[in-house]
Amino acid sequence: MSRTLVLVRHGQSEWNLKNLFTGWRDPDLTETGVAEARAAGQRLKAAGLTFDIAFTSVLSRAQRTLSLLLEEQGQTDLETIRDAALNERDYGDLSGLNKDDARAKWGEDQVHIWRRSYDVPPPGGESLRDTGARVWPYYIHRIQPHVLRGETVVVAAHGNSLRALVMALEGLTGEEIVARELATGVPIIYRLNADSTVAEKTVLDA
Ligand SMILES: O=C(O)[C@H](O)COP(=O)(O)O
Repeated sequence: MSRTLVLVRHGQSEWNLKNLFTGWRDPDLTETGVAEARAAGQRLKAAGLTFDIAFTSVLSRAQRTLSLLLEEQGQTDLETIRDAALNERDYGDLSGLNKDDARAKWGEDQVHIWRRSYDVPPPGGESLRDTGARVWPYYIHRIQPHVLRGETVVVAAHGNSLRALVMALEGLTGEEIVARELATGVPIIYRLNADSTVAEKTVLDA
């Protein structure tokens, strides 16, 4: 039985390139991001994966990554569910600010805490814990049932919404998640046991 879950962070966005906090803002992919999404689809195809259902956020960069990836897979008609529960962490007042400008204003350490800590929210935004509080229930109720019935499921989402999911799937602590970075356009494949724990993890990098 397959019980396979594939997580993919969207390809590079215009605001990733400009080094701006993005959160719930909605920039498109860059050319590099498009190429990353296509490469992810090619790698998944080469790994022999065919999907039964796809999930993504309501933000363009994740949706476009998914559709480019599915084009490479030859699965453009795949059933796709879009939900704001999978959106990027809301970066609040930092949204649209340059990350280096923010470091100059508030200091390297404070900005790192806002970006990577588990429970310190950026001003007016969501902590990773807040993000997990919407991502994890959505995973448990909407995504996991498909995986446990033996399907192969792809989730195209965002750096921090996926970090929240990875934290729960891998049982990481609030300290351990600080160092976890997810690369753009690199699929992570989890095979689950019948009891929903992770049996095997593969990172499909180049
Ligand atoms: O929202 C953003 O700015 C990015 O998608 C993720 O940014 P981060 O790596 O600064 O958390």
